[in-house]
Amino acid sequence: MTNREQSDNKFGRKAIQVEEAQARLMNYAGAMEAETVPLEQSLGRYLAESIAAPHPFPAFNRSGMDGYAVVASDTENSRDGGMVWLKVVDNIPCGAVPAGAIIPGTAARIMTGAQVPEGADAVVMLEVTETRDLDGIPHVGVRKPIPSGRNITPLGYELKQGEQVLAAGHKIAAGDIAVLAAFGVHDVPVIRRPRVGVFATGSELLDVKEPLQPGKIRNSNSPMLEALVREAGGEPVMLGAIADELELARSKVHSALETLDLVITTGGVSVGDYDIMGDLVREEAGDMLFNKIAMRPGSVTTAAVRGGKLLLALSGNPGACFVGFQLFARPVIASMQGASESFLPEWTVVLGKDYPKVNNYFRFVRGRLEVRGGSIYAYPAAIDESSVMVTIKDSDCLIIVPPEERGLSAGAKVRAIILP
Ligand SMILES: Nc1nc2c(c(=O)[nH]1)N[C@H]1C(S)=C(S)[C@@H](COP(=O)(O)OP(=O)(O)OC[C@H]3O[C@@H](n4cnc5c(N)ncnc54)[C@H](O)[C@@H]3O)O[C@H]1N2
Ligand code: MOO
Ligand SMILES: [Mg+2]
Repeated sequence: MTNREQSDNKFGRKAIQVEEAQARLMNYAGAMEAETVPLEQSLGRYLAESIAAPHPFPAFNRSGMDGYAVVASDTENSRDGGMVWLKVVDNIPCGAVPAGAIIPGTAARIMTGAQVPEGADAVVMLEVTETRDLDGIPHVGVRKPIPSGRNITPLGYELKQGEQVLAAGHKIAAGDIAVLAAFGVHDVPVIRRPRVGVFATGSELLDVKEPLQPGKIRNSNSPMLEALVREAGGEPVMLGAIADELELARSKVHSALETLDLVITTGGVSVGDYDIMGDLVREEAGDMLFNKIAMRPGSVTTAAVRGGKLLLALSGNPGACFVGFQLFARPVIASMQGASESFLPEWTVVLGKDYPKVNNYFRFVRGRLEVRGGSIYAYPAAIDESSVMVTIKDSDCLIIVPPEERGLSAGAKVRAIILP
C-alpha cells in the first residue's frame, strides 16, 4: 500500500477512477418528466420525443427564381439562337395558388418561393427573357433551351412526409427551431429542467456585496456554480452559504433534497477539522457513492444518494470546484434533461508547451485552445493549482494529463475536454 493509500484508508477514503465515479452518478440521473414549452423558449432544451415531418417539405414544387414557369421541351426550339415565344397565362406571387396548369406554348410569370403550376417543369430566370405583346396578349421570349427541373425545388426535396428530422434527447439549437416552426410545432415537448440546489459551506465566506474582512474571502464558488448550472440547462436554486457547522449542513442538505431534484455543495469535503460535508456524508455511509476520486484537482469530490436524489459535494478550492462540476455535475444535469449525449466532447490536441508536473492521478489542467497551421494546440494555464481561481476564466478546455513517470513535453498528443 502506498503512503497515499494508507492515509486515505485512515480517513475512510478509497479512491475510485473518474469513469467509475461518473457511472455511479449516472445511475441516479434519469430523465425528469416531459413538459411543453412555447417554441420561442425552447432554445437549449432537450427534446422529449423525436419529431417526424408531418408533411413533405417543401409541401409544393417551389420556384427558386423570379422568372417564368415553362414546359422545358418548349424551349428546345431556341437551340440555334432563335427566340421561342410563349403566351403568359398567369402571374403567381408567393403564397398564391396557380390558376391552372401550364400547357405547351404557355408560361406563367412566377416569383421566388411561389408554387410552380402543374404542367410546368422548369423556371426560366427573368434576366434571360424578353417580353412583348402579340395581338394584345403578353408573351415571354426565351433564347436558350432550359433543362427539365431547372430552378424548381421539388415537393419533399428537403424532407419526405414521416421522415424523422429531430431525435429525442437532441438539444434544440436555432436551426432546430426553424424546423419546428416550419412544421407548426408551437408547443415543443421537452424534458423539464432539474431544479438544482446550490450552497456553499465555510465560516470564511462573505457575500459578494460585503466589504472584505481580515481572514475572510468572498464566496466566488456559489455565483460560479449558479452560472454553470444554468449553462448546463438546470434551474439553479441558490441556498446561500452556511458556517462550518455539521447540524446546520445536515438540515440544509436534507430539506434541499426533499424539495429539489439535485443538490450541489462546495467546500468542506477534505479532512480538516471543519470539513463538515465529508463528515456528514461519511456518517450516513449507506447513502455514500464515493468520497475520493483518483484525479487532480477535485480528488475529495464526494457524492451521496438520499431518497433517490443525488448530493454532489464539490471541493471548496475554486479550481477543483470548477473541474468537479464539469466532470460530474454537468453530465448529471444533462442526463436529467434526457440528453442523448451527456458528456462534454473530448478531442485529441497538441500540447502547446511543456507540462512538467507529475503525480499518480489523472490531472485535468485548465487550458486554452489555439488553432495554428491546421493543428489544434492546448496551452496549460500559467497557474493551475486547485486553490487558484483566476485562471478558470482563461480556460476553454481541460487538458487530460495521464499519471506518468515524467511530465509531458510540448508537441505531445493529449486528450482535452472541450468546455462549452
Ligand atoms: N490534510 C489534507 N489537507 C487537504 C487535503 C488532503 O488530502 N489532506 N486535500 C486538499 C485538497 S486536494 C483540496 S481540493 C482541499 C479541499 O478542501 P475542501 O473541499 O475541504 O474545501 P474547504 O476546506 O472548505 O476550502 C478549501 C479552500 O477553498 C476556499 N473556498 C471554500 N469555499 C469557497 C467558496 N464558496 N468560494 C471561494 N473559495 C472558497 C476556502 O477558503 C479554502 O481556501 O483540501 C486540501 N487540503
Ligand atoms: O484534489 Mo484537490 O481537490 O487537488 O484539488
Ligand atoms: Mg477543507
